[in-house]
Amino acid sequence: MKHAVYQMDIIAGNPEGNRLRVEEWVENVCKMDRPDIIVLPEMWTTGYTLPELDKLADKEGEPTTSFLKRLASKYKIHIIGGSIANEKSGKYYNSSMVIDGQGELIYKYDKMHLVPMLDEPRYLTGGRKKVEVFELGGVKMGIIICYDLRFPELARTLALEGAQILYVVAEWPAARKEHWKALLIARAIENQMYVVSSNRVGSYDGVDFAGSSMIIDPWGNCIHTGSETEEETIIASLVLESVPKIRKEVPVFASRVPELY
Ligand SMILES: NC(=O)CCC(=O)C(=O)O
Repeated sequence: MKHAVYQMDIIAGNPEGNRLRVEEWVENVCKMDRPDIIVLPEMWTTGYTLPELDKLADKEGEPTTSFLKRLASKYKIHIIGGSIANEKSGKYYNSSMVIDGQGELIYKYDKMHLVPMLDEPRYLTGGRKKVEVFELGGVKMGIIICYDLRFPELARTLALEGAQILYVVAEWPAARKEHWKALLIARAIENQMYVVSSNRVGSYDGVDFAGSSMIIDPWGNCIHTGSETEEETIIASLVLESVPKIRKEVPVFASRVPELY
C-alpha cells in the first residue's frame, strides 16, 4: 500500500485557495508516484481561523466532500481527507472524511477531544459518535485527529477492532513537537500497528506548527520523518504482513487482562 502524505502549509481562511493547492498536489503526486492512498492534514481548508467559521466552514461537508470524491474517482486513489471545519445544524465540528478509490464516502468522524490550547472548545462541538474502523483495499484502519493522540484508549479501541493502520491528521504546534513524536511512536509500539501522520507546517496567529509528519512501522521504527518547517510529500509503502508477525512475536493482545483494568 503506497502512501503519499501531504505535509502542507495552509493558507489561513482561504478554502478555495487550499482546495486548489490540494488539487495541484494530487495531480503531481499521482503523475510522479502513483500512490494508492493520500493523506491530508487537519483543518486544511481554513487553518485555525475559528472566529470566522460562520463564513468559512463547509456546510454538511460541502463543497469539500464533493471535491475529494471527484479527485478520488479521477485518479483512482483512496483519500484520507485530513479534516475540515464543518457546520451541521448550526454547530461547528472538526470533521474527517475518508473516500475510496471509486469516489464513495466510506467513513466520517468528528473530532471528539477538543483542544483547549487552540481554543477549540469555545468555537467547536465535540463529536459523540463511537469511533469505528473502516476498510480500504481489504485492510482495516482508523483515523484520529491531533489532540486525540493524547488519549491512548482511542487508538487501543481501534486496534482491538482490527485496525492495522492508524492515521493521525494534525495541526500540532512546534511548542510541543517532542510530545507529538513520542506519542506517535508510543501508539505504534503499544498497538503494534502502522501510524501514518500528516501535520501542517507554517504559522498562524503567532503559533508555529511542527511539521515532522511521521510514518512509523508496527515495531516503532520511523520510516520517515518530515521536515519541521518545509512543505513536503512523504512517500512510503507499508508492508502489512509485518503487523501479524510482530503481534505474534510480542503477543501484547493475548497478554492483556482487561477485566483488571
Ligand atoms: N490541533 C490540535 O489538536 C493540537 C493538539 C495540541 O496542541 C496538543 O495536544 O498539544
